[in-house]
Formats: sequence, structure tokens, C-alpha cells
Amino acid sequence: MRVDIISIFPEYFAPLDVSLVGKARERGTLDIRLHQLRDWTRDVHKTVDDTPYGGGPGMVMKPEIWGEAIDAVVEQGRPEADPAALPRMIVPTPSGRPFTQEVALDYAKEPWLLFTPARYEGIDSRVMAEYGSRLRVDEVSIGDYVLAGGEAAVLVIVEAVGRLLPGVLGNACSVADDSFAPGAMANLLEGPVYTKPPVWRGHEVPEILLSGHHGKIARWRRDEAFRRTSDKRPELLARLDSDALDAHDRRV
Ligand SMILES: NC(=O)c1ccno1
Repeated sequence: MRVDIISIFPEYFAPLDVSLVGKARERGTLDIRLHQLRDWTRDVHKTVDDTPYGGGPGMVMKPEIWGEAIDAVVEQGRPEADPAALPRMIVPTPSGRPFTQEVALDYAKEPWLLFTPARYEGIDSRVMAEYGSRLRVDEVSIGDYVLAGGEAAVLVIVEAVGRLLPGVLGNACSVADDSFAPGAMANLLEGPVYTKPPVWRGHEVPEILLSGHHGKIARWRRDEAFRRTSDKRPELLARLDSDALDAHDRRV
């Protein structure tokens, strides 16, 4: 997967050199390219923003700069084998659709992602309109809160998507067991996890986990997932289909 990120703070993405994503880059599973938006400005101050039409607080990012940057990055990034290839453009914004595990799985199938994190009050909306007619443009939100810029959201999305790529996680099964993973864990939170020692400061590991009875352990883990979901995110249980609820009610 190729990932292009255009930002006024490319240094913000240093964390993408470490851990799982960093190793995926070393192996060539992820090809992440960073671009400084200000490289496409033409004034001495490298201005990327201006006052909003209609008044109001803050500044808006200029469409011309973004347009030249996106056009250049798309042109540079086109694979020789497929000159018609285009990236999926992802714009992190509080006013976007929710970024979920399902969306992460969808993005993980894409060969090329282009991230355009904004600062200030956001990017002139005509940029999304312009590219919406040529690319798949997703405005996504990582949660109901406002950040100083979209860069932190890009880090979250790249991490969530990168770990889903083939070979990135040592144990592919762990993706299937993730909270929110499609299938048995859809709309359920992962239950508690334990490792050695069996007793720590008087806290004992649940005995079932030491039993070696895989069927009962799987049942216990699912019960715990239901319990935790009911406790922390009860609204998710309403999304469970009747089969999932029936499966939970059937005892091993
Ligand atoms: N909630 C978000 O995804 C976001 C992006 C930029 N600011 O907030």
C-alpha cells in the first residue's frame, strides 16, 4: 500500500517510523511519502490560509495551494504499470463520517491512500468538491471532539489500517479477535486479557483460563465481551443481530 500525506507539519509523522508501521515500511508493505504543503506556495511567507468568507473566527486553508499540491502528488504517485491509478483521498475532520474498524478494513483493501489533514478552521470546501468528481473523497472523524489539526487523526487511521495489512501483525488471528472485528466480535468489545504470573499482588487469573478447556475458555471470553460491552457501550448491543444474541444465550 502506498500512502501519501500532505501537511504543513510533516515532522508530525515521525511516529510512523517506529513499531508495527515502521517495520511494515522497512519490509515494503507500506510505502509512506510525506509532503510539505508549503512547497506549493508562491509568496515569500509561504501562506496557506486566509480569512473566511462570510466572516467568523479563525482562518481557512486556501484552495489553490491544496489543488496544486494534490495534483502534483497524484501525478508523482501514479504507478508506471497503471498510469490511470488514482488514490482514495481521506480528509480527517470532526464533521466527517465516523472512522470505525469497518472503515479501517475497507481502507486496508486500497492500493493507494492520500491524506490531506487540515489546520485552522479547515480546507476550503471547494477542494473536496473538485476532487470528489475525480477521486473517492472521504471526510472521516476519529471521534466527537476537535483537534488542533488533522495530523493526529492521520496517525490514528494509518496505525489502524496498517496493522490490518498482510504480515504486519505476527498473529493474523488477533485481527479476527479485535473489538469490533466483523463476524463474532462485531459490535462487541474485547474482554479482559491476562498473562503470567497466575497471582499478582493477590489478584488471581480467572481459573477457567488455566483449565486448558478451549471450548469453555471461548465461551467465557464471549461472555466477558458481552459483559464489558453491556457495561461500557450498551448501545452497541442494540446493533447485535438475533443470531448473535441467540449464540450468546446458548450455553456450551
Ligand atoms: N475528530 C476528528 O477526526 C478531527 C480531525 C481534525 N480535528 O478533529
